Amino acid sequence: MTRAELDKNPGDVAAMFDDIAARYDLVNDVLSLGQDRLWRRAVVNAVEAYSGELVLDLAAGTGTSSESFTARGARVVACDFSLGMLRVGARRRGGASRRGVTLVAGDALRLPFADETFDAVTISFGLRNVADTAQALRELRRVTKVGGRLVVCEFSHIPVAAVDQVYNRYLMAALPVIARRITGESAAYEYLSESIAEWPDQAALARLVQDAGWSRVAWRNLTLGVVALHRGVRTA
Ligand SMILES: C[S@@+](CC[C@H](N)C(=O)[O-])C[C@H]1O[C@@H](n2cnc3c(N)ncnc32)[C@H](O)[C@@H]1O
Repeated sequence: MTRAELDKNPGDVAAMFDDIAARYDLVNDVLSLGQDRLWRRAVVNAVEAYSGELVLDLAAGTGTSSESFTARGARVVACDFSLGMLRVGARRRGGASRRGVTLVAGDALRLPFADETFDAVTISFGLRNVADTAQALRELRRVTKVGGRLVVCEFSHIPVAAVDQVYNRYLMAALPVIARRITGESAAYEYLSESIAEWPDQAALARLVQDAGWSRVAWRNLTLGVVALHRGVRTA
């Protein structure tokens, strides 16, 4: 089992997700106590993709985060650099391009798309795993049409210190143990806990989004701040 470190070496990150791909979605459901479904619904509402629009779901993994964008008739490109995650997604759907979702292999730091391709771009639980956050945000902006939207869904920090401490104890002590019970290994989930702990808080991430050229940047907390949704618009 490959475990990524906090330098987010791309080879290690991709190999780690290749290794956990088969059980990724099940483990998510269990570890988040089903909250992941609420978070995904919030992302879909924030992206507000309509019929005829083209959405990029970056770091889409198995494509679970991508499907709901098609409900109102948008088409989705689900892009990820873990071929293992993409393969699981393709197997589940019976092909790499099904029901409005097309799975594409690509690196967030050098997206394989032309400038101003997408009406909206989104990334769920992916930005934290990318080696260069600022470069990924700039690439997302490059491939977005002027007037297009960005939605980032990522683990964050609970603003109430006492509650955050309890949550951090769950992350560091309980989460890897539960993951080991389900999957038989815990290294990838130790990385998950550590990467969440060292991830910037809501305000700091908003600054990074702004510095990458996005306008009208705002965020809102989900589940007390366990997760935050950051939004931005490309205005020029
Ligand atoms: C925690 S999963 C999230 C998957 C999906 N978005 C979801 O919400 O379930 C993180 C994903 O980010 C992908 N990833 C990390 N760095 C990447 C990069 N530089 N380019 C493309 N994908 C990347 C990993 O391969 C992995 O599938």
